[in-house]
Order: sequence, then structure tokens, then C-alpha cells
Amino acid sequence: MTVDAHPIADLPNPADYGFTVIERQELPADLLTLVDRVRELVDAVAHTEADPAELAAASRTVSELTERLGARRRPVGAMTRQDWEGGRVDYNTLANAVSGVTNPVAPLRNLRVEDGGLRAETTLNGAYEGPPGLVHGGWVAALLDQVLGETSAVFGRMGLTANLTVDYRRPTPLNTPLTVVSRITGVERRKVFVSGEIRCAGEITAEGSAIMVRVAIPEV
Ligand SMILES: CCCCCCCCCC(=O)SCCNC(=O)CCNC(=O)[C@H](O)C(C)(C)COP(=O)(O)OP(=O)(O)OC[C@H]1O[C@@H](n2cnc3c(N)ncnc32)[C@H](O)[C@@H]1OP(=O)(O)O
Repeated sequence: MTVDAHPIADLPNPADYGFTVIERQELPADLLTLVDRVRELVDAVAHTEADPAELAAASRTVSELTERLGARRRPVGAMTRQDWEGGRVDYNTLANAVSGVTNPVAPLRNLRVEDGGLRAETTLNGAYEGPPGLVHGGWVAALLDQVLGETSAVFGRMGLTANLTVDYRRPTPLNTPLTVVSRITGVERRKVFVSGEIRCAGEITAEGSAIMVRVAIPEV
């Protein structure tokens, strides 16, 4: 198998195509802290038994916050550069639903290069519930889709998911540490074949494989 890992000099910078690119160090630490607090808030709201007066007060507070924070918005599609071990570089949207650093619902935070692929640990709270106490299957697929896509981007070339297959081997529990890993298994013309799995306490709960098709960056 040959993976044509691209040298940094060849990597297109989305800024050259009209995308907003924000350096990680420009993101205020307070924003990243707020992201964590809001993720906890979503879980708290999903499960609260607070009385109606408290709920009404919370709604007013949240509405006020939404107005304040929404007054200055980044454009949809804003990206940030990711620097990976070994000098590899790629770009991801800040608000990516699964791994965007500023998106409170994004549960994949600490992807890193390991054993020739990517690896991350995560724990999904009650906001990701499907069956009682278990992670929703759509979120299981989303975790795999993202890690497979990022693996293609980091080791092959950025592409879109053309095909994703998920085998759900065991229930994936909420509020329990999970490990997500992935690797490239082949490259054929524009197609990058990737596979990965989610493990809980060492056991595979879901396996995924995907074909990512490399695409040119469209100008915006
Ligand atoms: C750095 C940031 C990290 C980014 C990570 C992103 C992770 C998130 C991943 C996503 O969520 S992506 C969003 C979901 N996916 C999409 O919206 C893709 C929608 N589909 C398309 O845009 C097009 O169908 C696609 C770009 C995938 C392919 O269209 P093209 O017209 O460019 O390709 P073409 O039809 O010429 O096929 C190119 C090759 O791919 C193959 N192919 C295309 N669709 C396929 C398919 N569905 N299954 C298997 N193979 C497929 C096709 O057979 C061919 O193989 P060969 O080279 O062997 O001839």
C-alpha cells in the first residue's frame, strides 16, 4: 500500500480559497472553557427536574446569553489549522459537529497520531443518548465518520465520505470512557480506504470502514 502523504508545502491553505482561517492561539481560553460549560449545560437541561419557576428563570438567562454571544458571530465555515505529530498539518471547521474545538456538542477533543493512525479518548454524556443509558447509533456512526475522515485528511488527502459502513458489535455506554482509533487501509486513485473502531474497556463496541473520495477545495 502506498499512501501519498502530502508535504506541508503542497497542502492548500483554505484562506487562499476564501475561507476564514483562525489560528488556534487566537481562540481565547475563556471560549474553550465556555464550550465545556455549555456541553455540561446541555446534559443538565436534558435531564433536569427543576421546578417551573427555575426553568423559566433559566430560559431567560440562556436567551440573554444567546443574544449577547450571537451579537458577534464568526462566519459559517470558519476553519482552524491543526498541527499533528510528525509535521503533518490539516484544517478543520471550528464548529465541526464531532471534533470542532468551539462546538459544545463536539465530543472528539483529543485526536492524535498514534500507531500510524489516529486515536482519541472520549466520554459521551447523557446528551448523546439513544436507547436507555446507551449512545445513540447515529452518534456512534458520527464518531467513526469523523475519525475516518480526519485519518484520510492527515495521512492521505482531505476527502468527503462517499461510503460509510458501521457494524454495531455491542451497546456503547454513556458516561464511560471510550477509545476511538482509525487507520488507512488503502489508496486507489482518488479513493482513500479507512477503517476504525470504538472500544469500551478494551472491547470493540462498533467498527467502521469508509471510502473517502478526495476533492478539490471549492472557492467560496
Ligand atoms: C480536515 C478536516 C477533516 C475533515 C473530516 C471530514 C469528516 C467528515 C466526513 C463527512 O461528513 S463528509 C460529508 C458527507 N459526505 C458527502 O457529503 C459527500 C457527498 N457525495 C459527493 O460529494 C460525491 O458523491 C463524491 C465527492 C463522494 C464523489 O463524487 P465525484 O463526482 O467527485 O466522484 P466520482 O463519481 O468521479 O468517483 C470517484 C471515485 O469514487 C468512487 N465512488 C464514488 N462514490 C462512491 C460510493 N458511494 N461508494 C464507493 N465508491 C464511490 C467512484 O467509483 C470512483 O472510483 P474510481 O476511481 O475507482 O473510478
